[in-house]
Amino acid sequence: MSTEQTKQAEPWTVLRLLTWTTDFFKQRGSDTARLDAEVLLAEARGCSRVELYTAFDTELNDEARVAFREMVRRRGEGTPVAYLVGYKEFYSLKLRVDQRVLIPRPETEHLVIEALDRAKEIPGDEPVRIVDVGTGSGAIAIAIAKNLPRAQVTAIDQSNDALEVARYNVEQHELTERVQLQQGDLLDSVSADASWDFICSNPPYISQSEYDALEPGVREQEPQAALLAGSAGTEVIERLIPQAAACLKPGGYLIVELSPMIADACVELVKASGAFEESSVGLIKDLAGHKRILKARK
Ligand SMILES: C[S@@+](CC[C@H](N)C(=O)[O-])C[C@H]1O[C@@H](n2cnc3c(N)ncnc32)[C@H](O)[C@@H]1O
Repeated sequence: MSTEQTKQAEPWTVLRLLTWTTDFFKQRGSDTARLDAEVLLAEARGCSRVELYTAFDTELNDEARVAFREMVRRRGEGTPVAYLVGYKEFYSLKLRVDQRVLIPRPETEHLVIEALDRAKEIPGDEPVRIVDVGTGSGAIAIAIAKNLPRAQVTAIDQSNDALEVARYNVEQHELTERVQLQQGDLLDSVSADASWDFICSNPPYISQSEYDALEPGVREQEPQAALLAGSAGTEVIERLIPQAAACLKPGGYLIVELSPMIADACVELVKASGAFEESSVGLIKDLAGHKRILKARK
């Protein structure tokens, strides 16, 4: 028997599949090839990633092998792993995701941390009234509501498709009493009555040139309306600032995710609005050291 024939006769065990798939994803340019292979194989087998390590010599049944092969093919063509398995972890919460919503990013957890920290400044046990503008999968609204029992969150998106995904996630996390979903353009549908404690948002903030240069896995798979703000990148945040100023209570916070490219320009926009305490306007860096979150107190 030739070496090639011997190889083909070898059973497709978990370890062999992981090794082969990791190499395949590396050749396709994935920086997370081994992780991708493990997540997809665990999904196909209906087990956890850790369980793969005690099953290296196990062969897959036909159903799992077919499911795995299909996911590997689509991953090889650029579909993100989160869309293939249908969920993403955010702030230790499992959220359903599909092509209707942006896949929540770890950087956005800094926004949640900041909101939860600032909420500690509010005394008493009155509800803390929060808007999440551009909720997508519901990631920010759900993470805040789960970790702040007195939060009452209004989560807005202009996309009804995104709101359907958010609704599923809100129900899964049993938050229908405290997270209201509503369709709207930024804060147009929210009463501008200075009654809100927090306006939180991870809005579209990518400029056209940055968008054109995005890796295909993001540009071709994730919703354009979630990412692209306009030619400068500041367009959506610029509209949001005066609306937030009208909605927030005195002492309330605007907390917005942005890109390092537009961070300083957005600080200037907030200051120029004259609606926020100048000394409160600041930027928080993400783990990579990039200016990522803008905060301002009214
Ligand atoms: C960057 S995604 C953020 C999704 C989610 N909040 C997160 O952090 O993962 C931006 C979201 O804002 C929504 N969006 C874009 N423009 C909007 C607008 N003018 N009014 C309301 N929502 C908008 C998009 O549909 C998208 O779901």
